[in-house]
Amino acid sequence: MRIKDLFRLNPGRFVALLAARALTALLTTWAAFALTWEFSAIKGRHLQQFLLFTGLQLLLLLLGSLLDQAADYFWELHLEKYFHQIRQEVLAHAYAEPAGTKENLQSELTNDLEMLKEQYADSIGSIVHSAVLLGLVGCSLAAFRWSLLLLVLVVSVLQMYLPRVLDGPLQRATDRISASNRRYLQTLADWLSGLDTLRRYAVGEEFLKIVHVDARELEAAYVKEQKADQELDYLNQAIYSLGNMLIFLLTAYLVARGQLEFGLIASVNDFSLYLFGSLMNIANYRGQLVASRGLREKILALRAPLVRQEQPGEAPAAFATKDLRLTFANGYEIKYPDIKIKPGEKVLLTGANGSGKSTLFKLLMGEVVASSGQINFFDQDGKKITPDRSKIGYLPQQAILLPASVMNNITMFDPALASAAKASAADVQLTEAASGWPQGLETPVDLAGDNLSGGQKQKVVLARAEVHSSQLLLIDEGTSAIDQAASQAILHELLKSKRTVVLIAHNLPAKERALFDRELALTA
Ligand SMILES: Nc1ncnc2c1ncn2[C@@H]1O[C@H](COP(=O)(O)OP(=O)(O)OP(=O)(O)O)[C@@H](O)[C@H]1O
Repeated sequence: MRIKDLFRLNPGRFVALLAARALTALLTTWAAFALTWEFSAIKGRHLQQFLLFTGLQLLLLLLGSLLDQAADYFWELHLEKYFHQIRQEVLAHAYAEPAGTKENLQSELTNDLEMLKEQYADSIGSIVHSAVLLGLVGCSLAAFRWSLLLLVLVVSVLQMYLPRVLDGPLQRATDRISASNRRYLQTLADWLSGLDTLRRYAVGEEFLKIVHVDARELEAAYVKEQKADQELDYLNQAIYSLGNMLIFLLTAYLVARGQLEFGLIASVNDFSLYLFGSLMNIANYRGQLVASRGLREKILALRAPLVRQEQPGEAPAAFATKDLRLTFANGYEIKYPDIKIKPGEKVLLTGANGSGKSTLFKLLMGEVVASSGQINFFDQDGKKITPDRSKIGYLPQQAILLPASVMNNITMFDPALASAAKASAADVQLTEAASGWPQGLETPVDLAGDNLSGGQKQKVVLARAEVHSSQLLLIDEGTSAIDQAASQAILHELLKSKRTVVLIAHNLPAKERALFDRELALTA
């Protein structure tokens, strides 16, 4: 987020909005002036003048608040249009990034933008308002008496900086709350996840005892923070009262000596309040602008346009690995035997839990990069090729469906594949289930409501792979949730095609194992 982007979005509106903020500052200053005229009119016993100035003051105040409301509305409109643009750019970036992590994207698109709005965007208008108000009030006071401006400035600076001596203890008290809160929530989350087990073994007392300790710590942290908060409030109030009294005394003295208009006694309080308020706001909002820098840079990087790399290369039909090793960040290492899968071969990949079967597929898909060794891909004729990995049919352990119709989940939104999708649905034994759904294959997949069973989801993903006719299919436990009869029929269908199929499965019955050309067992 940058000011120049906010300007470019609609220069006229942006300038008009900032001008409106400046104008409200001018109206506020005039309204404070009106008070001087009102009091001077009363002193001179000019009732008509008094009423006129009071009416004028009311009008200025009403106009100011009306302008403020309108500016708030159009500022929101301006920002929402800008955020819409950012969201689209962040999503386009995420889509084009080949292996970027997407876990935080939702938060970046919602919470982070909301934080940016509060910390950065809203601060811009407020800074303009406060700066103009500061300038106007400063000039007005200087025009009355330099000594008055000087005193108001000194008092304002004292009001701003003296309470900072308590900043440290207050910050520490707040940090303590946040740490205790985190601990308490973590303890609750850890224990509540096992609530059923606790009930089963009737150990409620232990649970309450442990949670009680963290809750007491949180309670103490809140009380301590309240004490620091009160001390700060008291100091603030004392400095504020003392400062105002000094300003009032100086004004009264100058009025008594005939150097200031009588009515100023009434407005000077407003002026000093505005000056102090503006100085305070500028410091606060500036702090927010600075604090949001990291967030702004992060969002900027996420928006940077990326061109989706169309993978050069051809559809692989076979592969071979050599000296393949992978070391994870935690030091755990998987060392693979050299594997050679020929075009059209049907291979059952087995091995104990953790032997690296799923990871082998991720290496083949480029989702994980090997620490050493090679993977070579070949076409149907056994010729070495540069692979286009998007042409590999990969079915991970968890069937990934989108919140669209079952049909679209199979065709992946290509209407030309609709009739092939129906045939594939039959091959994966989905037709019978689909006939019971309200709209057949056009029934929407309800991700939250889970309207498809685990096995049905796997069938949809299998049909998707079949329709998109990849020459190489990597299936990671793709039939684990499907009943035995259907799974047998699907495997038959799958294995009679010309494609190369590598399927990870545990405990496959001997009859189904026999359908494969060979079994490749990995050892941990
Ligand atoms: N990101 C990671 N960081 C550290 N270790 C990992 C990571 N991913 C996988 N592993 C480890 O690598 C090993 C192989 O995991 P993988 O999921 O490939 O096994 P698998 O053979 O598919 O097992 P299963 O049959 O249980 O699905 C496991 O010991 C696992 O703990």
